[in-house]
Amino acid sequence: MPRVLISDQMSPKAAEIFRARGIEVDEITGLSKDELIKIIGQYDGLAIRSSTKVTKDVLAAATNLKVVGRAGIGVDNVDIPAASSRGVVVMNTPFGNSITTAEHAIALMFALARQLPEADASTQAGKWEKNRFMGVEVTAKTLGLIGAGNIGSIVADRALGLKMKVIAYDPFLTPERAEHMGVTKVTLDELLAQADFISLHTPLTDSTRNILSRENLLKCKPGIRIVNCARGGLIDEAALKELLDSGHIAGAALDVFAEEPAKSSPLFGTPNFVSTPHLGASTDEAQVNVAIQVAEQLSDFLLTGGVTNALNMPSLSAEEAPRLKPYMALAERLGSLVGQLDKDGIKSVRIEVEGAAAQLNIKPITAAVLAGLMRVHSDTVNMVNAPYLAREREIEIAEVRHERDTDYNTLLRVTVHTANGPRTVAGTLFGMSKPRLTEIFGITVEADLAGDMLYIVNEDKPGFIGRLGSALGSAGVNIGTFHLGRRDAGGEAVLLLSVDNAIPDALLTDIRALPGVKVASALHFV
Ligand SMILES: NC(=O)C1=CN([C@@H]2O[C@H](COP(=O)(O)OP(=O)(O)OC[C@H]3O[C@@H](n4cnc5c(N)ncnc54)[C@H](O)[C@@H]3O)[C@@H](O)[C@H]2O)C=CC1
Ligand SMILES: O=C(O)C(=O)COP(=O)(O)O
Repeated sequence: MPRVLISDQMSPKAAEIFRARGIEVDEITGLSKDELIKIIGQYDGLAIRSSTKVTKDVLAAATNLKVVGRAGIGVDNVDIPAASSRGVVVMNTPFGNSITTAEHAIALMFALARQLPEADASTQAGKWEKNRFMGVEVTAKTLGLIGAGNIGSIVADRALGLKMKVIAYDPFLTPERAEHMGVTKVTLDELLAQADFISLHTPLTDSTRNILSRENLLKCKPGIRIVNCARGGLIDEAALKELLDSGHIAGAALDVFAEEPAKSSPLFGTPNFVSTPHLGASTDEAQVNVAIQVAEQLSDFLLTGGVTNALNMPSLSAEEAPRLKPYMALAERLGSLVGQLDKDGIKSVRIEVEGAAAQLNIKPITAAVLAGLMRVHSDTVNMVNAPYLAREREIEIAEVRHERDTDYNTLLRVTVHTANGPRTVAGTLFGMSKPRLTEIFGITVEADLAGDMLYIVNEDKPGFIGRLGSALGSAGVNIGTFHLGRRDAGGEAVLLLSVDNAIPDALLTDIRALPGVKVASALHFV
């Protein structure tokens, strides 16, 4: 039974779902890094929010971990490259808390416009300072969105409802989408010069870190009000403090900080500064949404291999997964067959699908071919990290769907270009479920690829099979199945034998010395 650790505060719905689906679950929150490292090795899955830092060290200790699920959107607390290279899938729940976070941004915008927290504190202190708290209207003001993805577009919708003008800086926003959203796409400099309010809605990446730098803050209109419900690190907090003090910035509201938890900050106590403790996603509705989604996604992955919302692997629905499973087994075996026979300088891999296979999601098939192909280099290669390794090694990948009739109901062909030239193998599924080789390096041969096998290329001459049988027999190796193919009579023949035990090196040397043998290799399939 798979085991999952929930290491951040999460709606009880998550644990309920894991248990209902037969997954053992522990909920242990507030772990230090060392405490997490000590126990993470016991778990197949890890469900987190933003507090748990899934670092390289944590992943190195996570020897059984297959999947990390983020109940929320931002995954800057997960070292995704390290997870990918360790073959760990990372998923998030990209929509479950977007409305809630957008609403928080709007709430903070109003808090700034009408100085609500300070007015509240003053009133409750019995001061009744009616003349101190003069606000501004948002109607007809310009809201500048930095980042106009899911949350940014909901904020835009709400702001348009409030009769604001909305401009957006987002290099990936198309003019059509901007028009559809009712916003004006602008450059960052235009946004800084025009906005009365700025709200940030980008992930924290190298391109967005410090996007509101001191220099950019100075480019803003005097009297600007800034809301950050995205990530600390997008704003230079020291410059923000200085410019709030100088009055250049009229107000700032931060839900997120460069260092969290932010238990102290030079900003605390600054007039017109409002803060909340990373509450953007904290509503009953959003937390139930993300808890249910993350638990379902992790359960699907651990129980069926279904992949949803993964950041480092192609998607594969829980319905698709069982249909694709035999194809992935076939793909992996075909990849492994080529990898075991020729792993010298792989330059490119071409994956072709025909018949029923042409109707399927090809990405997981490709990942499985690459995993099989490259596992010969390292046991730790799997479907998650294989495409990354291939990219690192600059292996070119081509995927081709053929809409044509074939001799088989379904066919998968893999051509690997190595330093020795192209190597093509093909296979089908018997009964749409059992992987079966149909072609190896241009020769038709039907065989199961399973367990220990012996691959031989020899001159097609009488007497060879007898000599081979004797060599195997006298070494005590029993033949399970025997498959034969040849290019043409008297030419080159291929033999694929399944054997009951692994072929010892000494026997392989003897077989290679038999007259007519060109190639003899021991193979193993899991
Ligand atoms: N405060 C909180 O509790 C929450 C914070 N968040 C944060 O909000 C962020 C945004 O979430 P979504 O809108 O769902 O993500 P999204 O991926 O839908 O949108 C992000 C947008 O940022 C844009 N972008 C990327 N690089 C950019 C750059 N250099 N300059 C300008 N725009 C850039 C992208 O093109 C995209 O449209 C998340 O990454 C997360 O960090 C999300 C949920 C809750
Ligand atoms: O979903 C996100 O990106 C968030 O920042 C929400 O964070 P949280 O789950 O509330 O710790």
